[in-house]
Amino acid sequence: MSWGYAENNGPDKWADNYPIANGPRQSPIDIVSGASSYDKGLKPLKLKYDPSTCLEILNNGHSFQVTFADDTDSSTLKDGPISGIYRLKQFHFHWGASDDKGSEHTVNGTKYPAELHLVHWNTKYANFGEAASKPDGLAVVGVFLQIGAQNASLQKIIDAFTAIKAKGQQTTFAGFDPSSLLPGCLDYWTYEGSLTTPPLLESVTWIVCKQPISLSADQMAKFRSLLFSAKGEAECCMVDNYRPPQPLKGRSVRASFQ
Ligand SMILES: CCCCCCc1ccc(S(N)(=O)=O)cc1
Ligand SMILES: [Zn+2]
Repeated sequence: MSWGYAENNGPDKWADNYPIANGPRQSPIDIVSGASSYDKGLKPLKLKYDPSTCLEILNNGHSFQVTFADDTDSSTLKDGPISGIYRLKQFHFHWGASDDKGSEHTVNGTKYPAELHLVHWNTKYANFGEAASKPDGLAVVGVFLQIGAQNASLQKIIDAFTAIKAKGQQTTFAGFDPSSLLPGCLDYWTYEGSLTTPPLLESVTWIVCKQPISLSADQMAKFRSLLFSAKGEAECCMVDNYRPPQPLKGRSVRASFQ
């Protein structure tokens, strides 16, 4: 049986097949703002995304993701806490069955209804898979979602949901600009962590934005209409696809802001 988020294959069971689940730099974490230290050496994030690199949107049975062409330096992340050039590979989300939960990172114990992850890999390595096995291989920008105003940019993604309702479905998705999903203020916390799903590799420099973006309650409800299950299987709503916070194990969390 493969991993998931149910009672029998969820986060509490992942260590059975992925012992790194109990490793020293696991993600997500609870960000205790008062315990984070301002680092004036941290640079502003430099995100440059080219909408023409946007390829497709797919339901992979754990979340939905939008994938990008990463054969050139057209869509990249630079500066911030990282050195070198990291290329955007994909973005995806995690969310809850109700608005009181769903994010992976929490802030002073507060859960947001959803969290966006923009996944980038270090171009000092040959490709994403190679980079995913290196301690400085990946950089993921996390953005919290809160219920509020309707989000026109997210609506373009939501409009594609009927085509990817079930696990394994995908469709072309062109010309989307991920910059349109970023908050106005790019203040962030950063720490060394891991992938938040199996294989839970400890290769991620996490960059979590302080300011959330908004979407309407109706838009959030549409996320919950996606399915973990494949066409023809008993329908299982794609909700609560988040891992809870993991032990900090002595790690420090730095802030780019005072
Ligand atoms: C060698 C294959 C590794 C595939 C890893 C795919 C993956 C990407 C990002 C995240 S997340 N939630 O930490 O952003 C989890 C998993
Ligand atoms: Zn994620």
